[in-house]
Amino acid sequence: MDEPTAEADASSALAAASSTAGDGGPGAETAVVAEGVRKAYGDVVALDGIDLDVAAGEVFGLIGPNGAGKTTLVRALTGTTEAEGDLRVFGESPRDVEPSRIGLLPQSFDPPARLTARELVDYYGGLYDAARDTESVLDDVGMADDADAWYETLSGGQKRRTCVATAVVNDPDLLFLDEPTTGIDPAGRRAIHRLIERLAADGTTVFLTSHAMDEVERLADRVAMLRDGRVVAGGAPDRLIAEHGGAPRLDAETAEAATDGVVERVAAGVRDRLGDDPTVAATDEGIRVRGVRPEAIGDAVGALDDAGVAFESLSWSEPSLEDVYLRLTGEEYARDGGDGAVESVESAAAVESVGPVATDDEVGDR
Ligand SMILES: Nc1ncnc2c1ncn2[C@@H]1O[C@H](COP(=O)(O)OP(=O)(O)OP(=O)(O)O)[C@@H](O)[C@H]1O
Repeated sequence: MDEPTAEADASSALAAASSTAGDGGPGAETAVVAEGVRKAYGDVVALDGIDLDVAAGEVFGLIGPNGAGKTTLVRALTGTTEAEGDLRVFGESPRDVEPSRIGLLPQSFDPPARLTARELVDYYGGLYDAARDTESVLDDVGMADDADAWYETLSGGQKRRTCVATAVVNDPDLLFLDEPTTGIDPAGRRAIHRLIERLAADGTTVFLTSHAMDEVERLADRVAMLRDGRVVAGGAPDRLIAEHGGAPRLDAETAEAATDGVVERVAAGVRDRLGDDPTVAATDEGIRVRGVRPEAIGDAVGALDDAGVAFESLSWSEPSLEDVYLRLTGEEYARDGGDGAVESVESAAAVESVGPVATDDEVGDR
């Protein structure tokens, strides 16, 4: 019997989880289905066989490095670019869906500059038979006080907030947000997050693309991670973190880069105190000890002290979606604490053979 492929695993993970996400369950409407979606620009393959589905009412996060294909997928799903394969939105081809059901905040959006924020929201609302009240939409994105300024005079973050307002003014059933909080200050980000949570609570399906992993971890019911136009991992953030986030870590920031000798001394001290499980690695900022539970922090610090490491700060953290991202994109590198040999914890090549660390229904390569 053939082994199940990792591709099938990633697809089934996304499919299985969607049936229980949001307002899902048997009979729930599916908002988005993509099967075998492919798109090439000349020799550049932007999408290389995407399979995913999004349940109505779900917040679905799409993550991946620059150039992974996220914007191309959003454009294909909103009918703003053609792609091969099967794409359905509320059961229809993207270009046939009733426009009032869809909200779109593209990655790049240049509305008329000589209109005020209020006039812009009014204008976009006027394109629909029914639209939300302009003032409440401006309030939702934190633009009520700056609503009379011309768009061209707004700051980058204020412009982005205004663009978010134009995307939600028609009270869409399905909202595509391609990097909604880029350039927005922390207060503005919180306002956008609250808006997304409120919309989701009211049943709006949200398809969120973002490089802010904390944002996706907080908001998304499920996540798909793209790399080179393929889904390389998918599932609920908690499960992805449990599978791929690694162990909790203690980071000691040092003034000077840690040498191999220092790392080896710390590793030996950690081994003596805490056994073989924790790993020690040099990082750009200093030294990282992975696998340290809160109650063992004192022992790890003892190992750092004994090795003569003068650290400027210490921080301990649980694994997060950012760790998953860094590991699966091959952007996290570490040194083996045992023999000091430099190795990649999860190199880009390892993503191609993600099978050994994948569960049957969570993750796979494609
Ligand atoms: N109009 C286009 N013409 C040619 N190539 C394109 C075009 N749009 C995208 N590409 C290429 O397709 C690939 C995927 O691009 P895409 O914009 O979808 O990635 P992304 O994941 O959204 O990246 P980012 O995180 O930087 O926004 C990239 O190699 C990009 O250069």
